[in-house]
Amino acid sequence: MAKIRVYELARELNLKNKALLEKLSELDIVVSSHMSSLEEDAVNRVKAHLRGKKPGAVEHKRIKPTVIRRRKKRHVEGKAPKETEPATEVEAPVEPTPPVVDVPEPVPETATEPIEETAAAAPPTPETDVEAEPPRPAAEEETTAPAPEETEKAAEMPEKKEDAIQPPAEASQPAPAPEEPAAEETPLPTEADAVVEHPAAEAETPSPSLPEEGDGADADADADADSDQKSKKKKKKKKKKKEPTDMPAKIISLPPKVEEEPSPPDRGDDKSQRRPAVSERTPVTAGGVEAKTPAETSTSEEDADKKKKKENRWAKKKISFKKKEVIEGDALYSKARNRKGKKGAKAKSVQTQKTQITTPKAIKRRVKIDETIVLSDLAKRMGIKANEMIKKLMMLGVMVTVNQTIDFDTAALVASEFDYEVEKARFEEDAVLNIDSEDDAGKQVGRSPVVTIMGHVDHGKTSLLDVIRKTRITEIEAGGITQHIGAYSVATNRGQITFLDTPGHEAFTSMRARGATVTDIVVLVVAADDGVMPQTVEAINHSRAAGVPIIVAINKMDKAGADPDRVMRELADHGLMSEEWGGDTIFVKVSAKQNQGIDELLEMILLQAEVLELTANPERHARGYVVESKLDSGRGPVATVLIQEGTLHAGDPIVCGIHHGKIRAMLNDRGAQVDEAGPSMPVEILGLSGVPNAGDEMVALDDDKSAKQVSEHRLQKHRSLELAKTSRVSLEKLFERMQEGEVKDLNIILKADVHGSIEALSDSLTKLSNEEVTIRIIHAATGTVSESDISLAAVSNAIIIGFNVRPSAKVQAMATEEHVDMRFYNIIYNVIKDVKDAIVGMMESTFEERVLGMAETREVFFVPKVGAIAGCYVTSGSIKRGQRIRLVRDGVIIHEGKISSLKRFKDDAKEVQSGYECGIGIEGYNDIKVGDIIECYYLEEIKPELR
Ligand SMILES: Nc1nc2c(ncn2[C@@H]2O[C@H](COP(=O)(O)OP(=O)(O)OP(=O)(O)O)[C@@H](O)[C@H]2O)c(=O)[nH]1
Repeated sequence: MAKIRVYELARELNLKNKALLEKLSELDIVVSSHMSSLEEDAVNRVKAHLRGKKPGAVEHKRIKPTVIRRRKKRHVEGKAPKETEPATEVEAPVEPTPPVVDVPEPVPETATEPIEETAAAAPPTPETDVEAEPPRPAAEEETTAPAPEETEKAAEMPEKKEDAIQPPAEASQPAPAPEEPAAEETPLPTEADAVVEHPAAEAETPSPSLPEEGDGADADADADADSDQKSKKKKKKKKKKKEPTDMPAKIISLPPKVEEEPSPPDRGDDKSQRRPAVSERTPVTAGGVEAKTPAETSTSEEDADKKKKKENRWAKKKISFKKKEVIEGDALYSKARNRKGKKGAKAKSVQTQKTQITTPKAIKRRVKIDETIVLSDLAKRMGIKANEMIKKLMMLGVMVTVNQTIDFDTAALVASEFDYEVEKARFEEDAVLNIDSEDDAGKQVGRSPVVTIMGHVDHGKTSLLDVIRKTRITEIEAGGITQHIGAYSVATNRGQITFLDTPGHEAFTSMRARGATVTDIVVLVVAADDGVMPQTVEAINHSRAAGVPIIVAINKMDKAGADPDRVMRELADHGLMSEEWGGDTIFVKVSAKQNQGIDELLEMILLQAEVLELTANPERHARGYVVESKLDSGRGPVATVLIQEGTLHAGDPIVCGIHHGKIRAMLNDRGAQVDEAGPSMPVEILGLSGVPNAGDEMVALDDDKSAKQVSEHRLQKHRSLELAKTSRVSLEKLFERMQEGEVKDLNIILKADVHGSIEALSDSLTKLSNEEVTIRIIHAATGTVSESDISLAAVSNAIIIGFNVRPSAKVQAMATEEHVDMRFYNIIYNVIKDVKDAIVGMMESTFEERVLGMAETREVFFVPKVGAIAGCYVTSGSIKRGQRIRLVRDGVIIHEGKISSLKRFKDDAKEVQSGYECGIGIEGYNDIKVGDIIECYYLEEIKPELR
């Protein structure tokens, strides 16, 4: 055994250092201080001494640095001298004589306090029976020892328990059987706990052992040997006393006291008034306080009061918690709705923020649209995000932006993807226009025929009409070609005939076709000296397609080479058999120049009209077609209208295409103002809101409002269609274009004096499109070139073609500034010629290879910093510096490149002819070998030609 210091021994023996030092001095063991070391024999002597004097000393065992387990070793004989062991009440009855008896405490082994209590209560008699029993080994104690925490608690508990529960009477009670104390003590801990929780009860309860337990234990050997340990205990005690309210849970667990007690009369405060309510809620735990002493009861009353208050607080808290729970979630909204004033409004606003996506009813999933609709508009009407719709359309292969227009079919397709139906919303235009509602029965009267003159170029159409009208229109036409449709009324002896003068040029095919639709009879002019020509055949076809009867006028009969039979023969080949030859087609031989056969022609026309029984109701609202329109600088939009039905009056509200207006003035074909125009009468009308297109229908209405309504609807539709035209680019088309490569477009803006010219020019120009160049008329309108046209041309890289119009100085300056190509013409042929040239210029040239000559490598030189030089002999043609070469080895092309250097001896040469030697350097290539053939060639540019 090693040396041990005094203080360590003191601790081991549970003695104070001072006491041990005194003992040591008694035993004549010299030590200087508590830090001095003791030899083993000295220690044994001390222990023997102490054992002899105090054999029942407490056994100390340090379990943890802060916990020491103390077990009393009781001795059977002799009684514990109280005066020697006042430190702990538990030790009071312990006999100072060995051996130690542990047997009477079988049950409380789990905790130290029952052992001690039992020991305290145990009478000396039974102890004698177990005297022979050996002391419990330390190991056993350790094994049966509670957990460190419990031990720690146990170390503290005895003092409190005994403070609280050991009244003086209890000590005098007869000792129970060894088992009984355990049984009796079982309920005690709870009660003790309960009392311990209340410092008041603790204070009031008389505790005989308190004085012994106090600081007066300094002299006792079994008192706290370690002062630190004691101070810690004290601190803990104080702490416990200070914070009784920190354990509300335990207080709540003891409601019986509260419930059992009636509210004391001396406590009439508000809080005590609430007691019954609270106590009612906790009746279960009654009965636990009967055994309590009056002191305990009084303390428990106070405690109960406090508990009540706490319970009230808890109750309030619970209520508040409940309230919080109630106003959560959906209940919040339902509750908020019931509230009035601000809160309700606030809650309502909160509710509105919570958007819920709902599926509309089937009836509401039906959208009415026109022919076309802007995507954003459709999305809005369906309540779907435009982006979603665009995505869906992309998946369907339609590329469209939010502001673009989609047609009805596309709209129906995309709407079906979102479970919507699309219906065509028909604006009841017909109902507004009243076209079919008017009763024509009995009001039909005969009307004059509308005749269109058709024929090949220069066969004399205008001349013939001129003769008929007795005017000379040909003289004022630029270039001698009729540029637009004219409508003229001719009065004959047998009635009026209306003539539409349609030019015979190919460019006016579409206009002729339009003319035929409003035509009753076609007069086909064929020059007697020229016979049937391509446009003649085309005119026949158009007439037939329209179901219009044809009267053939064989013109230029005065000419020497006139051969009417040939014309008749050729026409018979095209299905027009003359009456002379047994057919049903009327042939009239005329001479416009000499005014021959004109009357007969007019007679035949009227005869044909009679056969057709042309009638119309002049009493209804006027309806007709625009045959010509223009923007007159002085009069505004002017339209030549051929009335087909009804009578048009000055001042009538009308709709004409997308425009509307009120007839401000009406002029007949000779420029005279008229107040009304009946069926088959051509008139120029003024007062429209814009220039209508040739072929547009004109309808007179009852009021301006209806006219405006129809016009606006048509305008909207027109815009949508225009947008749809540009926006309908599908993925497939895009892919096609990508595969095709770059598509060149020649954008043209057409401005002309009259609409007819625009149509003719558009038709001719677009026909010039070929595989490489596409002609696009991006804008065409009547009137002069405006500033907006320049802007449009600038942004779309277009050229402007003006026909029979001139720009203002301002527009000219703007065009120069914007570098816009602006050209003006008055002859269609020139326009077409220029555009053809432009197309040719835009078409890519092709290149053809032309071989210049060949040279054979006979030697290879390597020049520093230059590379390989082929010493060659030019075998054919010539070799030119800077030209392209092809290096051929054994018939295989090894390299293609350019000549970097060409020398004759040491001089640079531009060209080396055949039969001469030269040195050839190839750009970026050195792997030249003897025997290689150098083929020199160039690429010749082949300019494109428009076929
Ligand atoms: N000898 C002779 N010449 C005629 C006759 N009719 C027309 N011409 C001439 O033929 C030429 C063409 O006449 P137009 O009336 O301009 O022919 P068009 O069919 O109107 O021609 P486009 O307007 O270009 O379609 C003119 O030089 C006329 O003088 C005729 O009966 N006899």
